[in-house]
Amino acid sequence: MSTVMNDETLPEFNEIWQQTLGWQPHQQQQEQYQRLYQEILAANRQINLTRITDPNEFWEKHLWDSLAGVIGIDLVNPNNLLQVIDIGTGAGFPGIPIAIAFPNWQITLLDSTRKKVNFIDCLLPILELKNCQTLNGRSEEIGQTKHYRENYNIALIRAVGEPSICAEYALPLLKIGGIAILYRGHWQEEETLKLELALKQLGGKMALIRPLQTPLTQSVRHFIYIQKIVKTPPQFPRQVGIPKQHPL
Ligand SMILES: C[S@@+](CC[C@H](N)C(=O)[O-])C[C@H]1O[C@@H](n2cnc3c(N)ncnc32)[C@H](O)[C@@H]1O
Repeated sequence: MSTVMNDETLPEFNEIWQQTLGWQPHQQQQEQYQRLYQEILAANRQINLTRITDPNEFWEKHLWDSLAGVIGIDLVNPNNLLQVIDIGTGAGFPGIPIAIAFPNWQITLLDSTRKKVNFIDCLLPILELKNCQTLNGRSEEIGQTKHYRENYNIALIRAVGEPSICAEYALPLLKIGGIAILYRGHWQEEETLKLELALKQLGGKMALIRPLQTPLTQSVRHFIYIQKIVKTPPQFPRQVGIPKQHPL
């Protein structure tokens, strides 16, 4: 059966996947990405999930960008069985594209907004994604809950706040040796210095700063990898709202 191309059809861009990340989705994964796109477009008519709706933009900003944070770096071995948390996942980014790519990772999709979590709860069975679970709550509270604290190998965090706020949300949730991945746009040397001061208090160290250019629009991206080296002191994360009001 031939595929009808319309404005709800995602490009496959297999060559670009290969050239930039040395990876490409197989047929079933392509279908899951296509379905994800359609479900988000449909739900976006009812609730505000994303302003990115153009197929090429969706591919670059939601799919490629999500995967670019975890593919091709020695710090993350895709073959390992990993416990992953996506903090402030929104409509499921970067967690859902990563869960589709790596079915042996267990991914918790955390967001404080109930209606976004409800959307993802409906989406997961449609995508037949069995390696994801949702969690509705504030990372400040989740990070102080025994069941979740120090439970994860990887914490993903995109478009949630300043780097030191992201670090305060992410580090308490990681096991020692675990990696927090901050998805950022432009990145200045001063941000590294400021983040390093916060990391001293949180038990982490900068492991890698990886600059990348997006393949379609040549936009600047930086992926910041933080390794947890010692336990995070129990006072972190601070109470709800405090990390944002008074960043470390
Ligand atoms: C700008 S959206 C980014 C969504 C997604 N990560 C992305 O890149 O498309 C920020 C999301 O973080 C969530 N959020 C903000 N602060 C949070 C917190 N302290 N704990 C959990 N979720 C939070 C919001 O509800 C929102 O869905």
